[in-house]
Amino acid sequence: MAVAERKYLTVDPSISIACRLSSRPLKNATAIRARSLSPRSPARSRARLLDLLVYTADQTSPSSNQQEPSTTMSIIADTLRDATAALVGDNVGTQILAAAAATVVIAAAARRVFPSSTADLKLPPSPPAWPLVGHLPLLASTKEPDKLIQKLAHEYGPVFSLKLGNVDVIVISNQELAQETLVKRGKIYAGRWVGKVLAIGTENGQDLVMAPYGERWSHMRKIAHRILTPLKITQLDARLDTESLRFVRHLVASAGEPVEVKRHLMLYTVNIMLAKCLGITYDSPDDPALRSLCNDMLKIFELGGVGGLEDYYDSQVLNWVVMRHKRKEIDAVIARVHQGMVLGRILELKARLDDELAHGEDPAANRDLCYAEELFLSMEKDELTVNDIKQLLIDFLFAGMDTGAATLLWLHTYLINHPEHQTRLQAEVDTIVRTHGRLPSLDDFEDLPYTRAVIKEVARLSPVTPLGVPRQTTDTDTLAGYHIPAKAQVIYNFVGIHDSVYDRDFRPDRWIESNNLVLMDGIFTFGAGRRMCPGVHLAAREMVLLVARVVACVQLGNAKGEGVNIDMTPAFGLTVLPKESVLVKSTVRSAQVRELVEKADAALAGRAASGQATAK
Ligand code: HEM
Repeated sequence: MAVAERKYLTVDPSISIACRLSSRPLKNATAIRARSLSPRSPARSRARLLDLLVYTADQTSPSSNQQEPSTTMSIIADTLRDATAALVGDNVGTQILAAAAATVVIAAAARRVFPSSTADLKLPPSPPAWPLVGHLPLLASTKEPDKLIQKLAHEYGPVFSLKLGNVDVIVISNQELAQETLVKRGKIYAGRWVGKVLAIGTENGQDLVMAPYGERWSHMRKIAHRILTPLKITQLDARLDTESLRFVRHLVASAGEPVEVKRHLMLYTVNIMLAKCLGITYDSPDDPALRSLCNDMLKIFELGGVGGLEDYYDSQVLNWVVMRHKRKEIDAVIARVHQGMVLGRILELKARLDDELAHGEDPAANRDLCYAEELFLSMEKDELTVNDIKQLLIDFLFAGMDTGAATLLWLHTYLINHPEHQTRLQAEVDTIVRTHGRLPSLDDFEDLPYTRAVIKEVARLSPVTPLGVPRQTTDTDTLAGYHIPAKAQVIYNFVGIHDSVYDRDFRPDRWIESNNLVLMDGIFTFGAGRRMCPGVHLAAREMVLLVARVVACVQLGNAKGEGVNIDMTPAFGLTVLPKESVLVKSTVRSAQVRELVEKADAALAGRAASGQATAK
């Protein structure tokens, strides 16, 4: 953009000097600048100083006429000298303003005047930016950043950049570039961009999800992999069995009534994660402890899930002002969840283990151990501290609860709006029910290709974290002929990436035709490369079992009216969900399935009574 087109008046509408300055050759700037500052009117001087700073920053920007570094730096020095002289005799506040402004300008100018060696290449294209704040106002203007990113990707192409305060943001929106960066050049894009709120919650990336790419991350990741391998997670099958039965039983029992299915799906995924991580389960979605946990997850997202102003400037003052308010709320969540619920529980489990070991007992002989117990038993060998175990389990809980429930909610929505797919799914599971005389189970995983295809199609079309979990570059790079700076925030626009390869029709058969039923292959909903979601196999199993059982037992309908479609417009949040609350009305498919549910329930109660219930 030409300098003259810049809207300096947004800084102070009453002052037009910078506007005039901007359309003149640089050599005239000093004289005009000197006239614009006056010790007689500190308020006007302050405003003019701001305009000058904006002007100076712009003159030093790469998009301006390229000045000699020495010329640009001398303009900056002159500006600051004049500003200080003009403000002598003014109050202390103004001097602080001048000093702060000087720091901003010098930092911005130094970055631009003495760029790194690869910076002769341009950053990827970007929309017009405001001086100093960059594209922050653009992002602040929407509550749906995913849609804005989509729109910008259409305008600026598969790789574009944004400037949020001091932070360079790179957005990638096609499969080729996603593959190139996440897999082929995986190391450069393997950092994690962490905002201040999440940094506090994770003790500066002491966990796995937010850990900077490096040794600690690698250590935590190995442990996560070990306990989440496809083979190891079959140990959770009994828990998945119990929880999916709880869900189906509820649908059968409340047939004909509207059910707000989201809460029950949340109970499903929360119980699976909590049982396996900490040996706890809840009986009802209305349990106050469960509601408080869900609210706390949402609170952390609201406070800093997509980054706040404090994340985009290296300013202690700004940080102090903004974080002062947020800090109290974060500390309250940490006290309730991290220290209270998780640490409290794992210390309790550790005490029990220590006691059993002291008495020469084998804890694994009496019960299925939860992850906390398994990790305590191997903590010396794995070089883990109690805090490491706490952080890892919090990651599993936070990463694995809402994402699975949200994907399953979309799935219910698709099935209600497209009943023809319910019919095909029913045909698939009915064969299993008829052959074995029981409800589908995880033993049937391989015999459920259409169920798996439907789940994968939903995950492709409605990724619940459409902008992924932001990465950070660990080094500079050149991508598609553009300069990618080190420490840039990198966002993967999953919807754009998927749209670059597939059409937007809901057609699960595409995965059967291409013989590609593995959930994460060919889609980016779970990320890709070194930091790809390690929970994907568990997510696949929990979704397949639930869907197979639901369609075996009930016909799903919209409680708001037969044949009425649910509004599929997505609403942005911790996870992206349908805007409309989904109220399901189910119809039990036959007396036989009702009996099978009762039989499975009785078997479960029998197992529990004989002390064989797992992982509780
Ligand atoms: C439908 C369910 C899920 C979805 C859509 C999902 C999605 C994601 C995405 C997009 C990422 C970022 C990947 C990247 O940067 O490339 C991620 C990371 C992660 N997920 Fe999941 N996830 C799901 C379930 C789970 C479950 C069940 C667990 C735990 C058992 C889990 C644990 C994690 C962890 C620990 C990471 C961080 C990995 C790292 O930074 O190295 N997720 N997930």
